[in-house]
Parts: sequence; structure tokens; C-alpha cells
Amino acid sequence: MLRSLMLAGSWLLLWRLAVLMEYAPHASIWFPSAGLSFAAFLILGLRAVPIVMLCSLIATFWVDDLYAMHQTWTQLAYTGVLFGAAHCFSYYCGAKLLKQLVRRSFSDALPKIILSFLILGSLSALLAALLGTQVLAGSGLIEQQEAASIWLPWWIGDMAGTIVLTPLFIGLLSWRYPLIEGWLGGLDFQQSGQGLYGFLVKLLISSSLLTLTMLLAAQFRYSEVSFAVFFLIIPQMWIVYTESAFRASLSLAVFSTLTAVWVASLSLMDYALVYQFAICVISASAYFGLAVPVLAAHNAQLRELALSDGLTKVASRQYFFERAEQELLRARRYQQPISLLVFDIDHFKQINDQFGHTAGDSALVLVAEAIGKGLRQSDLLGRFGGDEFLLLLPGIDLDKASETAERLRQALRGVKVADTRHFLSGSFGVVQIERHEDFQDAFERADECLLKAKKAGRDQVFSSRPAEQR
Ligand SMILES: Nc1nc2c(ncn2[C@@H]2O[C@H](COP(=O)(O)OP(=O)(O)OP(=O)(O)O)[C@@H](O)[C@H]2O)c(=O)[nH]1
Repeated sequence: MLRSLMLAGSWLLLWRLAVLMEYAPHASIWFPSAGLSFAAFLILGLRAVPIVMLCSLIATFWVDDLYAMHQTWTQLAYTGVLFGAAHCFSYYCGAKLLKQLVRRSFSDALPKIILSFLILGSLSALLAALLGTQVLAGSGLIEQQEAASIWLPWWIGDMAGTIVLTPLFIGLLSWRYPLIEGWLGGLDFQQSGQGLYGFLVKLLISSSLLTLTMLLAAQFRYSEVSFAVFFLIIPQMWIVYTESAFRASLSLAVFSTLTAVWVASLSLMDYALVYQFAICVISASAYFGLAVPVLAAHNAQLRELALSDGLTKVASRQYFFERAEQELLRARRYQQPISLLVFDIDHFKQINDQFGHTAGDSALVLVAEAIGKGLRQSDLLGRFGGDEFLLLLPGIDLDKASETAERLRQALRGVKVADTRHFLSGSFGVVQIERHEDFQDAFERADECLLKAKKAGRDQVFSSRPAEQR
């Protein structure tokens, strides 16, 4: 009940603020209540209808009072219900469609979600403006001719309110209504508590620059000067790329409110359309900008998945082979030796059979950790698959590589299967990659050595000299 009252109170407060900033009857620079209705339908669905209907009814009575129209109570109640129905229908339909689209998308489809939001938000505002003006004309509150002239500024005002403010209201409502589902498409609208001072400084810089451009427009009164407001996309994008989604939408709200306040107080009504378009274009670009950090994080995650083995976190087989080719070229260019180790845990099947696959998995992780500890920065450890690992040693010749393999074989003997008394051992095949040998051939040679080590009783190192040294 308290939440509904707060929602209704905010809707009416924002509506009154918009009326204060009207540049023509029924045409405000931006109409924040439209953004609140859209956000409320997105989050609460049909449950928001009674609240928005009540607000529309009160607003109709208020309009009569503000414009001194002196309609009867029954006439106003009738108009209010029709106006409310038109408003609810327009924004509910848009919100319902958007929600369905968002639910069907994945988080990497964020630009598509933002585009859908911009299109559906604008279309809902258009429908609300067309139906709203017809309701007012039909009930005699305005002339039919007036309806034909005000639907466009009404639409742009509603559109600015919707596309600029809906994300902020989603953020605020999802804080008040925490049980909403996670359908925000990867965007985190929760309020961030970090670096508030830095954010306030950015907000101050952006607001000061806006104030400066508005004062210049008021001073010179050329339409060319009013277009300078479009440059303010730069501080807004700075905030979008460096702050949370919630703060970015808060900054857009401050930007649009301040623009509306300056237009009204500096009597810049002649350029109202320029400012309305600036608000819409800057907000639309900023919301697309919000997708960039989300996409970058998603790409980093995919890259991580492709480069490393999911279980042991060492290089994946594909990445190991790619890097090995590059290292081979580098070693040849600088005439440096390069060696390859292939090793496999002994009787790993028994570990799985005896202690279970989870114990087997954790043994693989322990092996990767134990081997990884004794390596240099330039060495590359990878998992070929199953219990077989690969180790590339740039700058290392066969003798040193065999010594390393021996050291690692002993390190492996100290690894115990978790919660058991079973110690591991491994067999190693070592080769130095020959000058004219390709990586695949070197790998097969190393694998043959490993096989020999297994046949010779396991827990051993077998190596193969380059042909030219034999
Ligand atoms: N727990 C676990 N087991 C795996 C994984 N990948 C493969 N395995 C199992 O590892 C075992 C590998 O066995 P092999 O290498 O063929 O044979 P082994 O028992 O190690 O015997 P040798 O290599 O001859 O000493 C198989 O039983 C596979 O099912 C994994 O990711 N996790």
C-alpha cells in the first residue's frame, strides 16, 4: 500500500513538474510520468493499472483547475477514465511486448534489447499522444483543431520522458520491488556504492557545461547556438563508460531535467524542439553505450573459455597448439632451442574407479597446480585431454628439458588424491623440436616416448634426441 502511494505520489509530482515546464499548452519539453508508467508496467505488469489510472484521473481534474476550464465533475471523471485508459493501454502494450522480447534474448543480445526498448518506447509514446489528444478533443477539453496541432509536441515530450527516464525508474523500482525477475538483459541496475565522489564530480562537470551552453543560447538567441547542446554527448558518454548503468541513467535524468528547467527559466521555448531532440538522441546513444562494457565482459568470458581448459585452467588444447606454432617460429628466428614434454598420470582410470570421478577431477586440478608451480613465465602448460598434459619449454634444449621432466616427475609423486592415501605418479615423453620439424611431428615423437615410458613400467621419463644429433 505504502509502495503504491509512493508510486502514485511520484507520478503526480513528476506530472506537475512537466506542466511547470510546458512551452505550449499540453506540450512539455519532456514528460517524466510517461517514463514512470512504462517502467511500472514493465516491472509490475497489470498490477500497475489501478495506480496509473488513479493518477490519470487526478491529473485530469488538475488540468481543469490549472487551465481554468470549468468542466463539470462528471465530465472530468469521464475524460479522466478515458485518458487513463488510453495512457495505460499504450504503455502497457509496449511494456508487455518489450518484456517478451527481452525474456527471449540472451545477455549478448543487449544492443537488440536496447533498440527494441527505444522503438517500443517511442511507439507507445506515439499511441499515447494520439489517443490522449483524441480523448481531450472528444470530451471537449480542447478543440479538434488544437488536437491536430499538439499531438506532435505531446508525442516528443512523452517520448523524451520514456526513453530518457524509464531505465532510471526501472532501477529505482527494482530496488523497491526486489522480487522482480532478472530480465534486464545483463544490465545491472542496482545502485553502486563505489566512488561516489568521482561520480558527483563528473555530474557537476556535465551540468556546468550544459548550463554554459544554455546561457550562451539565451544570450545570443541564434538557433545555431542552441545546437551546441549536442556536444554534451561527450560528458554523458564519459559517465556511461566509467560508471554503473544506474548512475548513467541517473546522469541522463539530471541532464534532461536541467535542460527542461533552463528552457523554461531562460525562455528558450523557440528552440524547444532542438532540446527535445538533443535529450532523445543523447539518451539513445548513451543507452547503446551501456551495452559496450557488458559486451566486453562477455567477450572476455568467451575468450577465457576458448583459451583455457575449464577444469584445470591451464591452456586449452587448441590454444596450446596455436601458441606452440608461434613459439616455434620465434625460436627459429632467434636460433634458440625449444622442447616439448608430454605427460600422463599413471593408472588414472583406477583413481576414477576407486575414488569416483569427482576425486579424479580434483586430482587433475592438483596435478596442474603442482606442475605449474615449478615453471618459468615463458613455459606453457596445456591439457591435451583426459589425463594427458603438454608442456612447451622455449629456450630449453633436450638435456635441460629431461632434467625438468625428472624434477616434475618427482613433484608429481608428492601429489595425493584428496581425502585418500593414494599418491600419484606420471610418465613423461620429452623431445627437442628439430629445426625443420613441424609441431605435429614433434608431438607424435614425444607421444611415442611417453608410450615407451608407460611400457617400461610407468613413473619414468623417456626422451628422443633430434635426428641430427643421433
Ligand atoms: N575424472 C576425470 N576423468 C577423466 C577425465 N577425462 C578422462 N578421464 C578418464 O581418465 C582415464 C584415462 O585413462 P587412460 O589414460 O586411458 O589410462 P590410465 O588408467 O591412466 O592408464 P595409463 O595411462 O596406461 O597409466 C579414463 O578412464 C577416462 O575416462 C576428466 O576430465 N575427469
